[in-house]
Amino acid sequence: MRLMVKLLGQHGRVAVIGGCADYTGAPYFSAMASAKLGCDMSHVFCERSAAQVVKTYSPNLMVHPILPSSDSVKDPKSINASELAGPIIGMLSRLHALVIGPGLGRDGVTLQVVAEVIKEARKQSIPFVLDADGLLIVTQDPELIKGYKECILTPNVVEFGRLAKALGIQVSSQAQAESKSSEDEKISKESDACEQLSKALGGVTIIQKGPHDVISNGVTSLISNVQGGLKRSGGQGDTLTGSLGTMLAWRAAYHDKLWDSGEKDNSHDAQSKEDVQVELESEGKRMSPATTLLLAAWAGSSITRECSRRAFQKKGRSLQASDLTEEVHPSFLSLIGEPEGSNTHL
Ligand SMILES: NC(=O)C1=CN([C@@H]2O[C@H](COP(=O)(O)OP(=O)(O)OC[C@H]3O[C@@H](n4cnc5c(N)ncnc54)[C@H](O)[C@@H]3O)[C@@H](O)[C@H]2O)[C@@H](O)CC1
Ligand SMILES: Nc1ncnc2c1ncn2[C@@H]1O[C@H](COP(=O)(O)OP(=O)(O)OP(=O)(O)O)[C@@H](O)[C@H]1O
Ligand SMILES: [Mg+2]
Repeated sequence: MRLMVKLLGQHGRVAVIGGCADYTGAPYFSAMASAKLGCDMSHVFCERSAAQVVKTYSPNLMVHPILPSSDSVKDPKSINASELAGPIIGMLSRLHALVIGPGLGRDGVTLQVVAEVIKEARKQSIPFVLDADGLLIVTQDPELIKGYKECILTPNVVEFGRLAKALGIQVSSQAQAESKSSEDEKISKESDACEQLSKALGGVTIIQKGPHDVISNGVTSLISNVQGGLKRSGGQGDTLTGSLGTMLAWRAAYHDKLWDSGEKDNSHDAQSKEDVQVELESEGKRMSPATTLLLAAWAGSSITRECSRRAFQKKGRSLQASDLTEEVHPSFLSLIGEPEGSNTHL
């Protein structure tokens, strides 16, 4: 996205829904990745007890203690979830993308409220990323997202297995595919598994994280295999979700024609693998939402892996999730870069 004189917020307003008494790091890493990649406004909607803590990590984030839990309601067994979701739902129309799940925890009240937020975000066609405990909500009630094309799921190997089981599909995950003979065969099995799960969920986009990331929308599958680092510290998945949040916000700006991309209009909506391939290979024509969603997923995955590689090069086995945060901008510059002739020092 070209940087130009603009209004505050135009280059992306992203909110992370997550953060509870147990986990304050995950929402911070995710929201900072969004901010460092380049969105204008990075919010965190978290549980009351997490809010002051997350605020002390960074004054750049806007942290709202509006996520209810069993501790903040009178009777956790008798709640009106949609009413409790009101303060979050009230902010949705001002946001371009949501990241749901980092450090959300598994409190029953919280999960019910977030399910209501998911329903409303879908109604308003707001794109979202689901990860960690956000995936648990979908595992329990897949109908919430079935057929919603504006979302990306980012399961790790364990979360992928749980989702597949919930959907009643027999798939061999990356771990199971390990036993297969050739590398090509392994990759093809993994793509099949990811494609089947995506299809079972009505075409949502899935990034199955692992030694390489498999990305699928049920029709088209990509492999993201930019080299990563050798350490898997907790919290690296949060750099991925935050990066995806900003990519989704920029994607919305692209489709809203916020800037003149110089491309010709394209009345054909890419559906098939071949359509997507043609759009990716031809320059000068606007891309369809299916193509840009896959591109956003691929970019988020590649940036995260490059962050991990750079951080590992510097820190070795002492690497922590916060080391990836510092690599988001350099990774963006090395993998994508600014458009030629643009003045980035406004
Ligand atoms: N600093 C923080 O605040 C962090 C908070 N986190 C939060 O912690 C909560 C629980 O997340 P968990 O990821 O522990 O989820 P789960 O409690 O579902 O546990 C998944 C388990 O699978 C294991 N696993 C992951 N990848 C694996 C692989 N390739 N092979 C074998 N085992 C694998 C993990 O080590 C973990 O023990 C979430 O809310 C999450 O966002 C984590 O993201 C880690 C960082
Ligand atoms: N074995 C691996 N080699 C290289 N990169 C990997 C490997 N496993 C995961 N990754 C990358 O690390 C990122 C985070 O994936 P990971 O599987 O660690 O997620 P997670 O278990 O959800 O992490 P978190 O601790 O944040 O919850 C992904 O972008 C993925 O590409
Ligand atoms: Mg995770």
